Amino acid sequence: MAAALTLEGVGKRYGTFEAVRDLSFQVEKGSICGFLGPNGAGKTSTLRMILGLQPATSGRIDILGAADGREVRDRIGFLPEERGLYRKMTPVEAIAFFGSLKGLPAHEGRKRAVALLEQQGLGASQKKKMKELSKGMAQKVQLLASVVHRPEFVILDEPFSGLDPVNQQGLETMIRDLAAQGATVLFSTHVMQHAERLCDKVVLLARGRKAFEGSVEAARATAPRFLELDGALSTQAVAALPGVTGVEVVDEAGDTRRLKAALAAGAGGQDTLKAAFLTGLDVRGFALKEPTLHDAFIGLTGDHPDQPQTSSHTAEAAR
Ligand SMILES: Nc1ncnc2c1ncn2[C@@H]1O[C@H](COP(=O)(O)OP(=O)(O)OP(=O)(O)O)[C@@H](O)[C@H]1O
Repeated sequence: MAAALTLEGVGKRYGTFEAVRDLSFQVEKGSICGFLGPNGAGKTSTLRMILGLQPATSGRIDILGAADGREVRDRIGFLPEERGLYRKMTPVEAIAFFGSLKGLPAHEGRKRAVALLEQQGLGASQKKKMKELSKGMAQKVQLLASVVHRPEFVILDEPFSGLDPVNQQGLETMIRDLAAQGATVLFSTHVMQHAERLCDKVVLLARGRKAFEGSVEAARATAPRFLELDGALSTQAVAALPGVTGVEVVDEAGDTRRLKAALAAGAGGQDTLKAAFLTGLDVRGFALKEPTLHDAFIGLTGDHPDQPQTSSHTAEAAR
């Protein structure tokens, strides 16, 4: 499939600090790509370079055939991380205004705005002022404003942040619908579950560097399966079982614990369980679990996706 976006060896420096290093990846036309990493990993810097809002220090970017995102800005929709539409406008006015910035005639913008709001269950709010809407509603309106001109490429910076689970689900549906209509979608997030459900491809970023690029399935396959064991168990005893490469305490209540035992590549868990029973360990419950994208992220980067990466942290790691 042809690429709608290609990055080759892209880097970004702020003074002496390297926020993005030697980053290369592709997003195929019509696909949904998740750009994943903790706060401070370099996601926003990269998205801004793709859009041409700030120059790359090194490397090459090709978006929809252009070397500078500004040349194809009318074919791109962008939801920035900083939200806030004109508070005194109604949703229809705000959406139509953003459409007009992309060359959409006012009457067409208003017509599309009304249809989009109705589709998204916001029909009843179309005459309210933006400042009277809930945060979730306002965020939905902002997303609609970024796609009212029917862009070929949609870039969303942390679109799920600040939304409750119902609105997060609504947003997932909107993203799927955009891709079903032929748009290419690239969104950043530090919440792995959204990416897990939505993405054809994920690009994992840690400390400005790519840690992984590929399908969710391929990312998961890099992490071990694990056994969850419940009982009065010591981590040392479980760590000594055959096939176990690491043990983590998931939960603890009195003398009972839930332990997560990572299994060696190819280990099915049966031998581990058998040994646990034979050695008389107090196993009261067990389950064999497949790794999640979250597990894969930790394994691939050694970082936690919810742990922010600050410049000083990154500078320390680089020393
Ligand atoms: N204009 C700037 N000047 C100096 N440092 C910057 C600038 N913009 C970003 N940084 C630093 O670059 C690093 C990457 O920031 P960036 O915003 O790209 O990360 P991010 O992954 O998008 O995180 P978040 O989700 O918190 O926005 C951070 O350490 C940040 O402090």
